[in-house]
Amino acid sequence: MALLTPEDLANMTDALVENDRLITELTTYSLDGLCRKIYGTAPAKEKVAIIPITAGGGIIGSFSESLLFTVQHFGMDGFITENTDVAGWYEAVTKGADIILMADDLAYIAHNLRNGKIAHNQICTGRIYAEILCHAKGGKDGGDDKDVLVLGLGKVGTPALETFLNEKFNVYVFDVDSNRVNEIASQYPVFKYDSEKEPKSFFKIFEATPCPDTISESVLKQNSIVSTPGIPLGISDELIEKYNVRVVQEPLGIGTLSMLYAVF
Ligand SMILES: NC(=O)C1=CN([C@@H]2O[C@H](COP(=O)(O)OP(=O)(O)OC[C@H]3O[C@@H](n4cnc5c(N)ncnc54)[C@H](O)[C@@H]3O)[C@@H](O)[C@H]2O)C=CC1
Ligand SMILES: N[C@@H](CCCCNC(=O)[C@H]1CCC=N1)C(=O)O
Ligand SMILES: [Mg+2]
Repeated sequence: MALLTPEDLANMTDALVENDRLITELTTYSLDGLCRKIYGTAPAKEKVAIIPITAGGGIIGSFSESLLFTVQHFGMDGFITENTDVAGWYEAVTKGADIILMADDLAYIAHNLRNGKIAHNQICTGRIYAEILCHAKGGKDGGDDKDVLVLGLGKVGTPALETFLNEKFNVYVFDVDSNRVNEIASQYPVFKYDSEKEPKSFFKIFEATPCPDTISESVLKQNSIVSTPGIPLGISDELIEKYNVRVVQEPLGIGTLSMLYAVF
């Protein structure tokens, strides 16, 4: 899994606030309100413990602090354990944590110790970034509002395409790994997007790849909306400017809030 760097997290607090404003403009729901709607849950004064984990690549600078900011920004009670790993787990539980947030290099999870619910960052990230697009108000020409392009069919992109299908969208998919495209197309009722065979532009585009410039001019319309957890950003500033593209992208907080609502 692509690991965040402290640089990716440098402006996370501003990005979370700015993206929340954009999400509200596009969907009429705040991020918090949208999470309540899609999960049907609400916080109830849960105490959230964030446990730094030293496994694998070890602690990532600002990672725990970014989670704490997210928890507190949305009105919840949170703390980062002084100890790491198992000692941190013991500290979290003895200090009365209701929900634990922790990540190694393979999984970032939220676990609710009271109701047993557990959530995975890749699944919850794919879902919330897809739901933001699903709830975004249609383009001027309305019509193609139910079409969506999904770029990147990995651990985040796949839960996203499942969300779009559940919300009755016409899902067009692309991935540089053609074996993956064929695998997905054999499993889900999706259209394989082929810019050579059948060029098509989209009002709504979802991207979850670790590459820049995955969104080409040929798929864009005026005022397209790009919803992407992908890092680095998959669309150039030039194309954003030229097509007045609205971009929802944030490195960690949006996915984290989705995880918390999944375990309330
Ligand atoms: N912002 C956030 O909250 C989060 C961001 N991420 C980021 O999302 C991205 C995707 O994560 P995962 O799904 O776990 O990765 P993954 O490796 O499971 O999937 C990535 C997919 O993108 C495809 N791909 C690579 N280059 C491509 C290109 N040029 N065009 C189309 N497809 C291409 C790969 O073939 C692969 O199928 C990563 O950059 C990761 O860091 C992941 C979790 C949370
Ligand atoms: N063990 C480290 C955290 C490692 C997180 C690695 N996973 C990612 O970077 C994923 C999560 C969202 C996007 N990428 C610590 O506790 O500081
Ligand atoms: Mg995020």
